[in-house]
Amino acid sequence: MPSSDNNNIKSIVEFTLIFVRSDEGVLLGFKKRGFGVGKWNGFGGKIEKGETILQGAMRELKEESNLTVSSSNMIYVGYVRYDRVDSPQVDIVYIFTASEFSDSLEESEEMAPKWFKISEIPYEEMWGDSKYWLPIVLRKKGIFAEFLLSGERNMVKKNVEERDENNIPVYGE
Ligand SMILES: Nc1[nH]c(=O)nc2c1ncn2[C@H]1C[C@H](O)[C@@H](COP(=O)(O)OP(=O)(O)OP(=O)(O)O)O1
Repeated sequence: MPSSDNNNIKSIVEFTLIFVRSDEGVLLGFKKRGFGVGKWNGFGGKIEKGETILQGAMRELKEESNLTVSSSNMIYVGYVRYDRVDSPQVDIVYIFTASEFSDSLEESEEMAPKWFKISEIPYEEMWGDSKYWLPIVLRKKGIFAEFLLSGERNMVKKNVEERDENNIPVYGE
């Protein structure tokens, strides 16, 4: 039956996020402007109209770090869902890793890149949720995580699931 309860109508915004690995550790970028300014994170952004999730992830990495990863070297590991008590917007962030890449690392207008040893990842200077799920990704496991946020900072609820490679979550399934 049609419902007049509009509280459950959500608008979904899809993002990508990639963690590039090498012998040096993991590549993070210091966000210089916009959403998440002043925080370290992987590279990524909104998926644009007309592009696939994979294309969006590759484009954002190129724009923000100048690195190129071929599509066959992009490893999809799962997604994180952010719901908010005070907004109908739900963010889906598709997470990738890659350890084969080409081109030289360059600072962009948006991100200042830096390699971190795994033991020296600055979780306290990242989004508050990263410490719950990024270690799983860096152990080469699949990830499904969901967070209920209040405002930009407060975490009301969390659910973090490590997944096997044969059980990587796909949004919408
Ligand atoms: N709570 C959170 N924890 C986390 O680890 N990553 C988050 C996060 N919330 C957002 N992200 C990621 C997703 C995405 O990679 C990035 C935000 O992307 P941006 O807003 O910078 O997108 P765009 O580069 O498309 O921005 P504009 O071009 O300025 O619209 O931060």
